Amino acid sequence: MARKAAIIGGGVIGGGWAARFLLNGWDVAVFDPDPEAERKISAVLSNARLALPALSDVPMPPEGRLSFAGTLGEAVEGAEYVQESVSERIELKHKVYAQLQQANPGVLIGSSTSGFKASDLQQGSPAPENIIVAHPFNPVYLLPLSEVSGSDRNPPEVVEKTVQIMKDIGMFPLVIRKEIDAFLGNRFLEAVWREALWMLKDGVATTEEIDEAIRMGFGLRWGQMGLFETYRIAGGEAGMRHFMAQFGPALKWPWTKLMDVPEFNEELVDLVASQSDAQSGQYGIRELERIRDQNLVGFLRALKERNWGAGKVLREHDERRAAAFHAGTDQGPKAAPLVMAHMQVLPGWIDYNGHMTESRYYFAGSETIDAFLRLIGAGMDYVGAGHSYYSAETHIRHLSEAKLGDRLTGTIQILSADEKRFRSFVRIMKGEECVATIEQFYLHVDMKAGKSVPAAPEVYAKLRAITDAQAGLPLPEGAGRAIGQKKE
Ligand SMILES: NC(=O)C1=CN([C@@H]2O[C@H](COP(=O)(O)OP(=O)(O)OC[C@H]3O[C@@H](n4cnc5c(N)ncnc54)[C@H](O)[C@@H]3O)[C@@H](O)[C@H]2O)C=CC1
Ligand SMILES: C[N+](C)(C)CC(=O)CC(=O)[O-]
Repeated sequence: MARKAAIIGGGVIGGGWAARFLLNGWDVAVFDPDPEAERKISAVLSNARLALPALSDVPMPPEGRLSFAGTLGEAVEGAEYVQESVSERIELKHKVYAQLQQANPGVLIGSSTSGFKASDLQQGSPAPENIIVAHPFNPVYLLPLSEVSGSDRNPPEVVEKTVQIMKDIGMFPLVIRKEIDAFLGNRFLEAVWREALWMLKDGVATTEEIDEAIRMGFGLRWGQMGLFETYRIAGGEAGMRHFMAQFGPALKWPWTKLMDVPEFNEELVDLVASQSDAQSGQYGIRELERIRDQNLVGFLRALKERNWGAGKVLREHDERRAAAFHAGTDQGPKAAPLVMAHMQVLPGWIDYNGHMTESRYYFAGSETIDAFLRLIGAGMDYVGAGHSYYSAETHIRHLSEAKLGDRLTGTIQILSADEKRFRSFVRIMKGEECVATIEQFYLHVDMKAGKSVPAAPEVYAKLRAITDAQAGLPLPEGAGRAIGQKKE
């Protein structure tokens, strides 16, 4: 049965949480008295469906069930976790917690608050230990950070449970060591925001120029290395010490107006809003969200390729889900093609013809073979010890189309094998339909010597057992075929 989360407050952030939980397979009940909440959440969800699956290289679980509750009590009934995302007013948050804890006394409540400390949120609660901060960043369905911040009234199990739930939905929970207003991320953002407002008010720069200063330069750096690693490199070969020696004195120079806040009045709001309209008013908000999401997906995928920063979080989430996905699959030797891989056609796999691009058929074949090699004991540990299987020849037949979102299965039949070689026949299936076949010839290689050698006996024994079990299967239609063009 799917796990259930209650999302209380379905605005910008509640909508993002709802999308993240749903797309990670949780059922979600939303409570928000705003009659527009359902429409707004479905708009966020449509954008999230285009973006989040594009980060995953394993099939997404079946989407959870979304419901809109008529009361707060109905939303929290049977929920394992509540993410509170109501407006940033402490008295409203207190009122909501009182109702939630009355309806479901033991439930764990994570708050999206941008700045209230857990001890502020817990005031007046009969069960303060179950209220904790889980502060996300917009868009919640793409950015992994969730700042988890408790008070001394939260036992370690509550912090640990919150951390685990965040991981389960693919987030990066960062536990904050000490209670502090606005946690880590918003302290930085507030500093940058104040400086920007000053520069605008003083006529130093426009909203557009300030954004260019960020996105053409240090904003790009921060997304992949943060502040300290970036500055370490800026110190040259001598690293951080040299950087500090060179730029330390700037702390005493008039480089910041941080302690001084521009007066918040109508004039300031008009200045910012009118320049922002001139800069970006040609786009609707949902359109801007889609542009932002596509940029983030590209950026996050680049990080994922390098297993770096937020990309490492994505990979780890894939690994956990792949393990759950494959658990229980029967992969013992039998007289049938073995089901080795499950995939879903992602947005980045689609070409200009509107269907799965040809290189992804090869990829689907590789995923199937890699899973098979792991099964026979020739996975990454084996490669690390200096041996591997190399593909020597490949023949792909494209039999049918795969479209965005299609779920594909890769099966393998071993046509022949000996100590040094095997010939495999992979079928990429869309349900009962075969969309492609990939026939390959593999050589077992000593990677250091750079030549073909017999496989380790335990690896070959597993390969042999599967080959023998499948020996009675008919030769697949298309096996051994060359490319043929009929004469006109
Ligand atoms: N907007 C942002 O960039 C971020 C906001 N946050 C935090 O997330 C929380 C929500 O902020 P947003 O989504 O931006 O605000 P929002 O104004 O978009 O949404 C707040 C929602 O709460 C609903 N609401 C009001 N009273 C309610 C009640 N009694 N029960 C249920 N729902 C109720 C409103 O109808 C509204 O839909 C705040 O605590 C905010 O500090 C956190 C990270 C980023
Ligand atoms: C502006 N803000 C304080 C609501 C920002 C956040 O809390 C995090 C974010 O997404 O920028």
